[in-house]
Amino acid sequence: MDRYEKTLSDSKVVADDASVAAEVSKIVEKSATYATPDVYKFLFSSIDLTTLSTEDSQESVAAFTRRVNDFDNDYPQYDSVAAICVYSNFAEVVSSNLDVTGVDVAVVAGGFPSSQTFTAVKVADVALAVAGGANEVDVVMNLGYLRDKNYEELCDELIELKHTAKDAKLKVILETGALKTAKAIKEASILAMWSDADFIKTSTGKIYPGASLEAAYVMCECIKEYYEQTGRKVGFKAAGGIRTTEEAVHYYAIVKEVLGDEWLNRDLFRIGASSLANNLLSVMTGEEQKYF
Ligand SMILES: O=C[C@H](O)COP(=O)(O)O
Repeated sequence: MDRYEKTLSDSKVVADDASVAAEVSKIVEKSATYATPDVYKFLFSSIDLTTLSTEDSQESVAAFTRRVNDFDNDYPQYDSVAAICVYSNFAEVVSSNLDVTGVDVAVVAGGFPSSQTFTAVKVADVALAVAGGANEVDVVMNLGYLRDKNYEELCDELIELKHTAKDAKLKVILETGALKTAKAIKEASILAMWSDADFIKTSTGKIYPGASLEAAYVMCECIKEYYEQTGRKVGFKAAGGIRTTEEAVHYYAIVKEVLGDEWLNRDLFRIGASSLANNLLSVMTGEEQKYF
């Protein structure tokens, strides 16, 4: 048994699908109590405002970034989004147009969204994005290695990407919709964290299904166990298909119930979304918004 197999077999996180579904139902039942104005504002400030379109361009990404600058002037009463998230080749466009402090420059990199390319290409992509101003880098775990139980190579690659990202946060995407079972999601979560991930993230938004509450529950349980073992707090990012305020509150409830208030800040909790911000802003302002 190698060291990663031992780490996986030592975990006490419950990962049978029926138990996970039952725990999630209990949390969802009480989640309406969290649907308050303060929670909506917090959720808005936890968004990685995302554009990942084949048609993104220098001009469109610059305009997307300027909208975040405008928001700061138009809505000084609200905290802005946590980050702008774009393809790696646009890191410099965002960083050179962003005037707001406290909003991070996030990119998806490293063979996104499949992770099917050479490690050297992934490393170069991450390095170029960081040189362009990215301070957060979202990469997809190599699920081929996971499938073959090739844990050493899987982890070595992620460790190299974190080393390349330097001080930039590394968010490791598990693509939980492809993993399907709680057991596989648990394994991917643990391996990502032992590979120095700063965050573990559910999905790319490029396959169906995207994020699920069940995946979020398992991931948060793994984060909790890892914290108890190491004292290091790893963040949680829900992403992929999250559009409604109700869905966002459900993810908030999972994090609150499993990890507690210590995780409810933008350093440890994010929602990556291309279509959630306007819905939250509509609830916050009491009128329909198409701001972003
Ligand atoms: O990382 C963020 C996701 O790609 C966003 O997915 P979405 O477009 O389904 O909201």
